[in-house]
Amino acid sequence: MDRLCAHELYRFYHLGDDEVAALRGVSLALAPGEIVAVTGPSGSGKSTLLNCLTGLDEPDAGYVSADGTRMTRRPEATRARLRARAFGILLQSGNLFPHFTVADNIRFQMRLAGRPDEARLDGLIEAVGLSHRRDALPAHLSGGETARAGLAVALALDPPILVADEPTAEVDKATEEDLLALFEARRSSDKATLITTHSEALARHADRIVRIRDGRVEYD
Ligand SMILES: Nc1ncnc2c1ncn2[C@@H]1O[C@H](COP(=O)(O)OP(=O)(O)OP(=O)(O)O)[C@@H](O)[C@H]1O
Repeated sequence: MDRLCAHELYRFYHLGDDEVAALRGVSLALAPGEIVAVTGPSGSGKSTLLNCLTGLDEPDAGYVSADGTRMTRRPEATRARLRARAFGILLQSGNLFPHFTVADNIRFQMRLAGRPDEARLDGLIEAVGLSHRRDALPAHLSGGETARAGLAVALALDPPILVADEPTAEVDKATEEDLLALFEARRSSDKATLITTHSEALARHADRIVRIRDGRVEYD
């Protein structure tokens, strides 16, 4: 069974009389253990796709299922529950509470789920290269550090599906290698990973690259 399955997703935005077709029939599937990179020019629909995949937004047509359970056209509370169970999410808008330190942001995710795990927390902070910034507040982090802290939060509960928007933007090559190792480690436990990226190195590491253009998947 696929970890994540999207079937013929359509999403339209309306601005006055204008209609923007942000997604025009996008289908994709992520198998257990798979790493998939989504690439595409600015405005091609990547963020809209991630919002629909994670149930933060509802597609106008098509459906998404996560771990065999349909998420689309469910009440918001049901979607939120399914999302919390199946996904770790890092979007451009970020996922850090400003009044919590890096460590407390991760700890909070774990406690919310009733799964505190200080050893995992320490390991995650080290893996994203933020040991020296664990007690920093988000406002005091650089762009790259913010993305890495956000990634640690998204991975706090070792989610079946990780969805991350540009997780390695603003990080140096060595750090990108460390983050790649984190994604690689998910393969062995059959966890699926979907990332949008402009990084060639990261895309090369993926099992598949899904190219989006004008709201459609572009096939070679
Ligand atoms: N809330 C919205 N209202 C109206 N139009 C929107 C909205 N969000 C996105 N769009 C439009 O939908 C299209 C797809 O946008 P989207 O943000 O999904 O692209 P993207 O590939 O993520 O871009 P980027 O790489 O710049 O973040 C664009 O034409 C965008 O202008």
